[in-house]
Amino acid sequence: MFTPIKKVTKTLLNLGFEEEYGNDLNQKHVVNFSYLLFCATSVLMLVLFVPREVHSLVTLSALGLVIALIGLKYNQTGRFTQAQLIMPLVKIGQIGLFSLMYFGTASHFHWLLLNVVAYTFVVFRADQRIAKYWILITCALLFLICEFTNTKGVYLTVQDQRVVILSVFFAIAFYFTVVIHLVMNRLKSVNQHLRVLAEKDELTGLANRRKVLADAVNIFADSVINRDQCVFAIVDLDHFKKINDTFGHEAGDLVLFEVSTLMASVIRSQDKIGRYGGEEFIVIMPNTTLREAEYVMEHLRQSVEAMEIKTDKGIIVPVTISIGVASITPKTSRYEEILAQADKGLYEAKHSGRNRISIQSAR
Ligand SMILES: Nc1nc2c(ncn2[C@@H]2O[C@H](COP(=O)(O)OP(=O)(O)OP(=O)(O)O)[C@@H](O)[C@H]2O)c(=O)[nH]1
Repeated sequence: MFTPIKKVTKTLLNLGFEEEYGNDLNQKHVVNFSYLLFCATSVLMLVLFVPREVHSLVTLSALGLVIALIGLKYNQTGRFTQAQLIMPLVKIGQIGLFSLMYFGTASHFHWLLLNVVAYTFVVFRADQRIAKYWILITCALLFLICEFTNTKGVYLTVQDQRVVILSVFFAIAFYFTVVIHLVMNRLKSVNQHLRVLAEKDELTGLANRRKVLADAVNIFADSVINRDQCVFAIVDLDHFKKINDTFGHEAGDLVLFEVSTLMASVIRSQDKIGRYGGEEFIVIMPNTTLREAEYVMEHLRQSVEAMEIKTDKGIIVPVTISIGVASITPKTSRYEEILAQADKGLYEAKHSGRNRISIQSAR
């Protein structure tokens, strides 16, 4: 039921921003949200006071709406600092004016200054300390003035004042809920992003050594518990030093990237692949017999051999791989033992001429 509302809110909050992970994104969302709310409350005031023909309030509300739209535009066109600053300054002026002159301090309209305080804490960075303190001090002074003076509302009846108190209460609760939600969501997505970065190999886009070894531990443990077959393979590019030396390091990087992309597309969806180091990769095949693994690896070997990787000078780099394959046995107690077996297979594949597969465990 809430999905469409969530979607619209997300679109509105992200207006003008691409998916990015800059430090300011959370602040930008809060500024965007604050301006959207400012627009909504200005429209509400217009709806309330146009029929009552309170011309000065209508003018102020219309002015508020224009400023809110300008702020929104600033935020979305990259003039973030201006957008950041305009909001609290205008809000302080508006709350002071409405509270002291129009609604009367008994309406407790000035409690809305809490929104400005929350905004200031979330939106201003450490290097904007001075602006932040000035805004906080002004809010505190204005709040105290409103608390300790007793101005009468010009345009509100006692009944109206009660409505204002209730609206202020809900506005503050709503504002805090959304801002906390935005901050928490942001933390969650930044954490997720950092986790992806921490598990990814930058050059190839595959899982890095840490991640693929973590996968190896988990798949090995599951296979032992469920008495399933499981196969590990170590894949190594042949004569890669020669590729670097002949075509240059950049071409070497390109080969690593292209071969990695191809390998990720050739292995089955249940298999895991990661860069073990340099030009060496691990493939983990859960619920797989040695025969099935041999078939998948042979397909991989042939696919790499058939590749036509072109350098930026248009030269085709010939690439082949050697693969060591080993399977879990009833005697295997640690995943490192299968890796060592696969490594032994790789050694044999290299020494018997490269561009081949060597199977280590009995079938
Ligand atoms: N371009 C590039 N080269 C790398 C990278 N990581 C490791 N290398 C190079 O990979 C080469 C590996 O060389 P060797 O271990 O001698 O292996 P090889 O030349 O492939 O020989 P065999 O494995 O025996 O077929 C080294 O020259 C490394 O500098 C990388 O990220 N980019």
